[in-house]
Amino acid sequence: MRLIIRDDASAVGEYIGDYIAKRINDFKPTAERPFVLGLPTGSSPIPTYQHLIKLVKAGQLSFKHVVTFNMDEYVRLPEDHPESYHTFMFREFFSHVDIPPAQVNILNGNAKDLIGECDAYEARIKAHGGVELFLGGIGEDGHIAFNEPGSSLSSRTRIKTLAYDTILANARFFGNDISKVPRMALTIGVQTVLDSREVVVVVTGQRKALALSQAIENGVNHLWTLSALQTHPWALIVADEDATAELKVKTVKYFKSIERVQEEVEAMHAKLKDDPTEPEQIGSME
Ligand SMILES: N[C@@H]1[C@@H](O)[C@H](O)[C@@H](COP(=O)(O)O)O[C@@H]1O
Repeated sequence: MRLIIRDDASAVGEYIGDYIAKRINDFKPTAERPFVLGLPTGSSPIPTYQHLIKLVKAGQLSFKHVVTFNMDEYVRLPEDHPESYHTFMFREFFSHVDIPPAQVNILNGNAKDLIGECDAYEARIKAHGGVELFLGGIGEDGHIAFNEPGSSLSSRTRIKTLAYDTILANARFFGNDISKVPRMALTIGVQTVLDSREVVVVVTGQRKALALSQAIENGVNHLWTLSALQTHPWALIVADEDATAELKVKTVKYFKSIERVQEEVEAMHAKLKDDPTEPEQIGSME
């Protein structure tokens, strides 16, 4: 796992936006071979969405051949409710980029058969050859998607009862009225996230500091479901300085040093590539 630390939430958004854009552009997606991207809701990914929109408007990125799968959706909240994740995604992102709406996949929390809806969602991901990159956010209790503490680390898309802490945390989106926050959600499972070829998680703000330290400084634990990322071969967490408040100084220094060394290696690699007298090329470090 890699941890990248940036000064603030907007620098985190810029970093992740550029990172995703590079991955999509390098993939050279086509109609036959689209890039499959997993996406989250929440306030944390908004700077990333804003940066991606900027890149699309500048003609540096296109979502024409991108298929998306969202992480979760509330159960029995009307799709056109201002706080449904459908509304959120179109308001904050999809309406501003060139993605054909038919390529957007979001769980239907109003389906008659909710279990069938979850199973069909897993099948649809599979039919697309799996997710290339899943972008995630986390809750204050370390949940990824809506995989609340105690979720099985091998869980798949399913109905989930929300933890009281999450209901409290999300009340700010429902006029601070706890009674208006849905009690249940459909969510992809921890294993669904782990099955993606790459996972990138945005963690910003001091409210997430304890979750970040639990997820990366302690062992894999179902009480902090983000910690399952430790078992993923290609995981990246991008955090702002505030979110590192509970990390050991040693941990922060370690990850910052890794980034510095990686930059040195990449600079060396670029220099060798440009040097026609250099017979041996070192392999890519990505
Ligand atoms: N289900 C979502 C999560 O997927 C999201 O990561 C979390 C964080 O929200 P925020 O970024 O607003 O803190 O909110 C909800 O619980």
